[in-house]
Amino acid sequence: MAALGAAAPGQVRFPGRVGQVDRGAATVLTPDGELRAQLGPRLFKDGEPPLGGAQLATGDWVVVGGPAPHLILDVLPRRSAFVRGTANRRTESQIVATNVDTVFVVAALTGEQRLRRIERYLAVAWQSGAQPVVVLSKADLHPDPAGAAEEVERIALGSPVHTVSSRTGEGLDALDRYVEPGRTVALVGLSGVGKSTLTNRLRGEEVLSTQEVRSDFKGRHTTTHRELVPLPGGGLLIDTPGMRALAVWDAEEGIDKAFADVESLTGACQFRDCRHQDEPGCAVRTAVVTGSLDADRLGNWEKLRREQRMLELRQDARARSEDKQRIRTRARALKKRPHR
Ligand SMILES: Nc1nc2c(ncn2[C@@H]2O[C@H](COP(=O)(O)OP(=O)(O)OP(=O)(O)O)[C@@H](O)[C@H]2O)c(=O)[nH]1
Ligand SMILES: [Zn+2]
Repeated sequence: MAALGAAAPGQVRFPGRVGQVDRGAATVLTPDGELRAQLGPRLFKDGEPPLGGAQLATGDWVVVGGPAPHLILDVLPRRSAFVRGTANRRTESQIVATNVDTVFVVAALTGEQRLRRIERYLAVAWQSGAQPVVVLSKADLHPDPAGAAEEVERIALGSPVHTVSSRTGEGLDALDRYVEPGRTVALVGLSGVGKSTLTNRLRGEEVLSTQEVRSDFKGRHTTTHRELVPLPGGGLLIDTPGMRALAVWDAEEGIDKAFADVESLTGACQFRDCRHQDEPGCAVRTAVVTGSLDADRLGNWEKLRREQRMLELRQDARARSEDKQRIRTRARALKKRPHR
């Protein structure tokens, strides 16, 4: 931080972690508690480091200048970032959480299509740069959690897999190591898998029934919501609406990592441009036939890659139409020029 230059007399600089981000300001968690800070001039510069034109996000480490009114002077490089498409055009992205160490990929043991959903979320998790940990929830409702976990381990390719029950408390101790001081966790998973209930457990709150503490029509907690939640073990939990609604979006490398087994098979195909359909000498198809690769897993890999290609095409189309728009605007401006 010395590189930031000497502070003006009477000014102090200290580190903080961004919680909620609003337009032009943010809540920052500092060693002395939470405060509000305005975005400093440096953060408004488009397309330049440290933000590369992107907005400040929950989880960012920042340098705050004070005393009040506090200013966010700088943002430290991000170790990991979760990105999602914005609702409108599906070609724009938004950073929803940064500097997450561990991401709990939560899936209910009662859920259908469990393996395929976990594969999807593992791709998102790997893409972010955070370490994924699979948390199989609602173990109390499953006759054989250990057996189910083994099945998941085969597709998790080395990522830890835990079975827990927020109702009975079973298995929760094993999650402690991920929320030690200085570590940040976040949860992803479909609605209803038990993320809120697990979050309450991690916060050390007794969970009676999630329904009982909910009262608004959406079923959300009505207690004041925090994006950055300090946990009793010393770690931090990032809990934002953006994280909750996370879906696969621009995750090419994440898909490669989540399907490293399939990816390595493709290297053994006879043809370099093998589409793994009916080409001779296809190592991927052979693996399915011999039973070393599950056909559903392969199907999911193909599906995710198709989605990725569609997204890239849409992004290209958007870039082209923006170019066209620029040319048109310029042409119009030229036409309007008075003749001499
Ligand atoms: N039996 C059992 N039920 C659970 C467990 N964890 C959560 N539930 C129930 O599952 C339902 C959904 O749990 P939530 O914690 O609200 O799920 P969520 O993932 O936060 O859902 P969204 O907020 O919609 O994303 C609630 O009725 C919980 O009481 C568990 O370990 N065992
Ligand atoms: Zn092939």
